[in-house]
Amino acid sequence: MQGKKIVVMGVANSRSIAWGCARALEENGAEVIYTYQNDRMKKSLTRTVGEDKSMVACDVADDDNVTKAFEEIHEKHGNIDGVIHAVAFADKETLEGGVLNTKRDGYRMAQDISSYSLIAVSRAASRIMNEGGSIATLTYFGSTRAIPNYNMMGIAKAALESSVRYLARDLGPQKIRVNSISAGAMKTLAVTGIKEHSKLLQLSRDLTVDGNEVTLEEIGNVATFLMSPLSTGVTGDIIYVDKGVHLS
Ligand SMILES: NC(=O)c1ccc[n+]([C@@H]2O[C@H](COP(=O)([O-])OP(=O)(O)OC[C@H]3O[C@@H](n4cnc5c(N)ncnc54)[C@H](O)[C@@H]3O)[C@@H](O)[C@H]2O)c1
Repeated sequence: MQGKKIVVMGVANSRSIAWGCARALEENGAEVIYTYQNDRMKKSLTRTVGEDKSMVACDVADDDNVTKAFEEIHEKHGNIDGVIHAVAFADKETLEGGVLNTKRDGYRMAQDISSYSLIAVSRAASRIMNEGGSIATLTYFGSTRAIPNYNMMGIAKAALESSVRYLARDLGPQKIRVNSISAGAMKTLAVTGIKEHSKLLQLSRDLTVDGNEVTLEEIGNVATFLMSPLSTGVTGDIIYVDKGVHLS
């Protein structure tokens, strides 16, 4: 990954999946450019990655913000080679209320931040991306199954996975690939918003092939593979990195 510049979006703290991706990328020689949602997140990002890293503000809920962020990245670093999109959000009421009670605003916000943002980010990133570039997002098994309490996020992930396939078609002629990693459940800040999340984590652990949940390193290694030229034949795909939970 020497000489490759990869934008990593979504490091909130040392438990973040994005942090697992960033570490693996850096260990393999890539230069990582971090984005953060707001000033509060910048503080925890700095605590996690250190002050010497390149960081750019990017709130994916706002199109201008996304455009500006990638323009700033281009000014500071020139063209990039990849993006890891590890961003999602649904408000507590929407997540906890069950799908039947989902309100229009809650639906809109979850889809906007967790799914539409990949489209906005792909558009802005592809303008400054070298040929052979790669975009990867994070999804979860609740997109194709009705996992207890995953609720609205499952619907947003289904839209996200479909977006991956269509974006892969749109960006194919530019030789940019778009994929997703379907990660096993792990305790992160985002997961604590899910009702009875410890049950979800336990259920997931019980369904792995060896009783151990997937690690940040394992997800980071697959993200690095997807950013690397080793995966040039893979696009529009969902790669499960969940220790076999999806086999059940
Ligand atoms: N933790 C799991 O079990 C699991 C499993 C599969 C997939 N995922 C997915 O992995 C991705 C990363 O989540 P995580 O579990 O590492 O949690 P996390 O809380 O560490 O990361 C979520 C990130 O989303 C960012 N974010 C939210 N709204 C944003 C906005 N408007 N603009 C910019 N950034 C925003 C947050 O700042 C945070 O950094 C998410 O897409 C999540 O759905 C998580």
